[in-house]
Amino acid sequence: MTDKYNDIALEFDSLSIGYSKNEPVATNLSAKVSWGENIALVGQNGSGKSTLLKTLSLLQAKLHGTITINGKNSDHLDDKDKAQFTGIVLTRREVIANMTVEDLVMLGRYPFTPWHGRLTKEDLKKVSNALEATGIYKKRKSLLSELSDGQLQKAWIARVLAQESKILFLDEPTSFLDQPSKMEIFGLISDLVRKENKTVITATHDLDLAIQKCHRFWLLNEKGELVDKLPEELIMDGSINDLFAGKGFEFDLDQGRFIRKNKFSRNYNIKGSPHLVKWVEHAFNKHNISENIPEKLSVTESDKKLIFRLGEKEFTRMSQFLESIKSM
Ligand SMILES: Nc1ncnc2c1ncn2[C@@H]1O[C@H](COP(=O)(O)OP(=O)(O)OP(=O)(O)O)[C@@H](O)[C@H]1O
Repeated sequence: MTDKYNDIALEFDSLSIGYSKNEPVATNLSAKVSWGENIALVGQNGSGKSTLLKTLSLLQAKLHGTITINGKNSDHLDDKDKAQFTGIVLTRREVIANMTVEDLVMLGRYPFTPWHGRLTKEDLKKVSNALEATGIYKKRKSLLSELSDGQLQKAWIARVLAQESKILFLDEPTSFLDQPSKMEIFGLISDLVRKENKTVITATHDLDLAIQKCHRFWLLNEKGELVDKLPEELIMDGSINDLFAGKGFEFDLDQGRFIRKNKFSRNYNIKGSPHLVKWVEHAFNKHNISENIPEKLSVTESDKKLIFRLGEKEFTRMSQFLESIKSM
């Protein structure tokens, strides 16, 4: 099975997932994914994303149904096939005492080493390639306990890259990261898909980034169904909003991102260029300022400085402008 590629990387049919003593988390799930596809697995907290990833990566036993990986029933895969085809990065990233980044990434090669467990030159090359690809080569000698959350995340991704698994399952790889690091991780995933034809399935709550980067969404909805659609289809049919049902967010079709629903959104009579007015209104709405302001309001930009006018008064800081309006 190792060298031949089926068209379909992964397929599952009538799959039930869960923990044996309890009610199944979800039943009757079916979908398929080709090589080189980038899937976002989305759904509310507790909908079963982690359970599905662990089941598809064969880390956890399925309750019912079939999983087919590269054309072969998962029940008939040996451990080497499993390591070659599936690699998972879990949400709870362990910090193993006294382990360096390089040690962790080397673990990715162990399914393929002979009985004596020594890594060959080729294995070491794969380890350094994985460290380079994730941008943490310089940190290879650092202890895991010395890394930032983003670096630790990259170290775990490097471990599955060194394993050279063809299908990667990433469980919330961007949780705890700042916005630039989130974008970097999603960029890295896109590169792996585009340049190496890997199939990546990412459970995520970062919907804006997933909409930008992922080819398809698998949405685990509140009925326990798996909806398999393009993100654009979910946006256009309105079902993307179901993800935030009752949580005060909605997808803004003009801005192409999720925004907090603002029941009290008002338009003020402010003169100025649209982008300046937009941010002044943003602050006014947040501070719940009444739109009935007796004075003329304007915001202008001159010599890269902003000038806020309230009747005859001028301010260079929006905070002073806001305070003055609040005190009227
Ligand atoms: N080890 C476990 N034993 C029993 N039940 C579990 C276990 N892990 C998770 N569950 C239950 O399975 C259900 C699905 O959990 P899961 O972690 O898969 O959801 P999730 O969509 O990944 O959630 P989140 O977005 O909050 O990470 C939940 O009801 C959870 O309580």
